Amino acid sequence: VICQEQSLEVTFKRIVKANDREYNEKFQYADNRIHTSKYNILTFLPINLFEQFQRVANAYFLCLLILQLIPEISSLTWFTTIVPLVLVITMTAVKDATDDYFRHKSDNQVNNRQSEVLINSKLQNEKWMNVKVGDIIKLENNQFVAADLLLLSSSEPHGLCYVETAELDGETNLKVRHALSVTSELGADISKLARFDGIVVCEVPNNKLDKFMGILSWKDSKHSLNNEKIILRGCILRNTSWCFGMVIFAGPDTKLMQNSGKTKFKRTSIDRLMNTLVLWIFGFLICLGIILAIGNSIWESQTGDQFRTFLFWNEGEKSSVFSGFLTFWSYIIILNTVVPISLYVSVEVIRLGHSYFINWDRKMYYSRKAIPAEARTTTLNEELGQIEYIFSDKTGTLTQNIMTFKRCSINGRIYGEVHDDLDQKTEITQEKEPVDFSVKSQADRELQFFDHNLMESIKMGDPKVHEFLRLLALCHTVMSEENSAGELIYQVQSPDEGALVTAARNLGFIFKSRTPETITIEELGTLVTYQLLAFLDFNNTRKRMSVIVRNPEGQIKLYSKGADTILFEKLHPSNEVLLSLTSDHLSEFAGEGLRTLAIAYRDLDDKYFKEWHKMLEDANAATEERDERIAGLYEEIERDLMLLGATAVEDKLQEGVIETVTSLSLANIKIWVLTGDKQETAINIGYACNMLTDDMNDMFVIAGNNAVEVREELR
Ligand SMILES: Nc1ncnc2c1ncn2[C@@H]1O[C@H](COP(=O)(O)OP(=O)(O)OP(=O)(O)O)[C@@H](O)[C@H]1O
Ligand SMILES: [Mg+2]
Repeated sequence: VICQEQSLEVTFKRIVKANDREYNEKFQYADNRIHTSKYNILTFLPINLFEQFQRVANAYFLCLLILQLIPEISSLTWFTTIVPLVLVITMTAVKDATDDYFRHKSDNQVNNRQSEVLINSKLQNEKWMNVKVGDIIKLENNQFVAADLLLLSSSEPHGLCYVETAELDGETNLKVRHALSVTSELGADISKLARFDGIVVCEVPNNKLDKFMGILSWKDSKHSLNNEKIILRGCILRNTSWCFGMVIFAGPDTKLMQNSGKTKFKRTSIDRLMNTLVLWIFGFLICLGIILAIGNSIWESQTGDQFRTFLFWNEGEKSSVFSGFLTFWSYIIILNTVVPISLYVSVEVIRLGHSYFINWDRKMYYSRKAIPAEARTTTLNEELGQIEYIFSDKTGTLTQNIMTFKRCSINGRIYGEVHDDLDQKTEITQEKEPVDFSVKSQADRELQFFDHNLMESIKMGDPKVHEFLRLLALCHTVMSEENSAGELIYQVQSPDEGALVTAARNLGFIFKSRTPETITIEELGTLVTYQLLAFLDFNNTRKRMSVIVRNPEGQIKLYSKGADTILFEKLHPSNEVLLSLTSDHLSEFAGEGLRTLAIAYRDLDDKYFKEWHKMLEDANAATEERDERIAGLYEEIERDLMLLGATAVEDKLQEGVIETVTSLSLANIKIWVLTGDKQETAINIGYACNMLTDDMNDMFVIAGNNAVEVREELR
């Protein structure tokens, strides 16, 4: 209903008008205040007591206490039970209260952080908690982002800005966000920003960090919004002196908060064992009570009568059955010590002690960064000794995530191998002389390359080699910057791409700069600007990325790089011979554990491209099945490719990985590693780090694309 009123024919649920608090308030969107604390002063006692008595031990003591209060069956005074119980309860309550007090404090600290908000056409300092959906706020370099924002403009050219997302996804490399070109023109002009009255219609709050769909309507035109235009709460602005953004989700609606679910109370297997044992013992106690009560009844009815003259029955206690009933409860109290309820407390104390031993362990101290081991929880530590499986990531965990360009295969010829005088492949040794890139003052000094043939082919002007390097310089997501000394610095989002662009740079194809519409590279000394017509981005199902550019001669080219398994299926049939050569090379590279990518291009004609581009624009503006339609169009243009060759990049193993893996497998721990790499590469890394060994002779590959196929193959 709301959407129709706005005459926006969409199914999205959230409408935000920039700079219009009154309008946005109608929808009662959450504001930017957060609450992570559980209690407040008034409700603390009842809620905390309720929680505490859910614990078996406390509930058990409470039952005993109630029994003690009944004079007919009590054998001890009630305070022998109440004193320890109250002690335990108060101690836990104090601990919970202090924990929560710190949560309150940190909430307050976050809620009271300052940010600059555009209110009444002026930039005003406002607390985070008072920021509302639809507000425009200004961020400065190295500041935390206060809410989920739509990026409007920034200090960098073309409305770019860099963010660090370590708090959200743990990745430390910077990510780039682009503002729409229509909004980036607003710049830092406060009066223009205050007059900005765009309307964003978008999805409802959700916890997907890498997806956003929405539409901005402004000045009678509509612009589609995606994840690229959004900066999330929890990110830090980097390398950007300022930027302006409009709040789309605030406080509990932000993706960061949507992701922090309730922490579950975790139980270890010892806890579970203890619980069953205690239940059995409790059952035993009840049986004991019943037997003794029956005994009492029998004795009372047969012999008890004779003692009545000096052991009077109490008032109301007239039958032997009733006497048995009371005796049952008395015995429950008297024999309560058979239930090892104090075991729970002892185990807690032991765990606390363990956690100190973990913190003090010198063998787990990383001296280079002065980081000791830290037991973050005291409830799970015995579980450490019972680990059966380890799930690990490959890149960055087993390996260093520092990529260096090693080899390439161009047009069926391998470059990067070193041959001795007899033309045999040899190891690269100290005596070998690396290729001298230093003729080019702009080269990256760290990269070494030992094959002089490649430089020769470049100098000879081999067109395929040139095209290959041009592709490496054009088809990527790297950003360039000049530092104060005038050196070219690359900002990379993926280290693989960094390695490839750096290699091209050292070999004379220097990526210089990019704008949303152009890419400028220096080709062997001459500056060439390519028009960027389309950018077909990478994702892990596509496993490839492409750019479509128009070169100064006016030809349109599609340059593509990606996983060989995918790219080889998209080649033009005329590539057959080159394909088989390149596959051999790829297997060779992968056999050495190198990460490989296949490289291909396609010449496009103007008319075909125009038609395709029109369809892409339509798909982009669509609100339904947008992703599917775009994926289909990408599929459509990325075919009939001409193969150029392949690249091989090395990512070394981290220090100590081999020893660690070996000791883990000695302890019979099974290790699972996740990777998107080529299968051969992954297997090779597996051998290199001792995860796979030669005596595992029946290795088998399961290659299914969905649960059913995998189950089928596992049979
Ligand atoms: N920037 C890129 N451009 C083109 N293709 C790429 C790019 N990055 C990766 N690929 C290809 O896509 C495949 C899957 O990559 P993805 O990044 O999803 O793997 P991953 O899970 O990160 O694996 P790993 O942990 O080994 O890096 C890779 O094997 C590679 O062939
Ligand atoms: Mg990757």
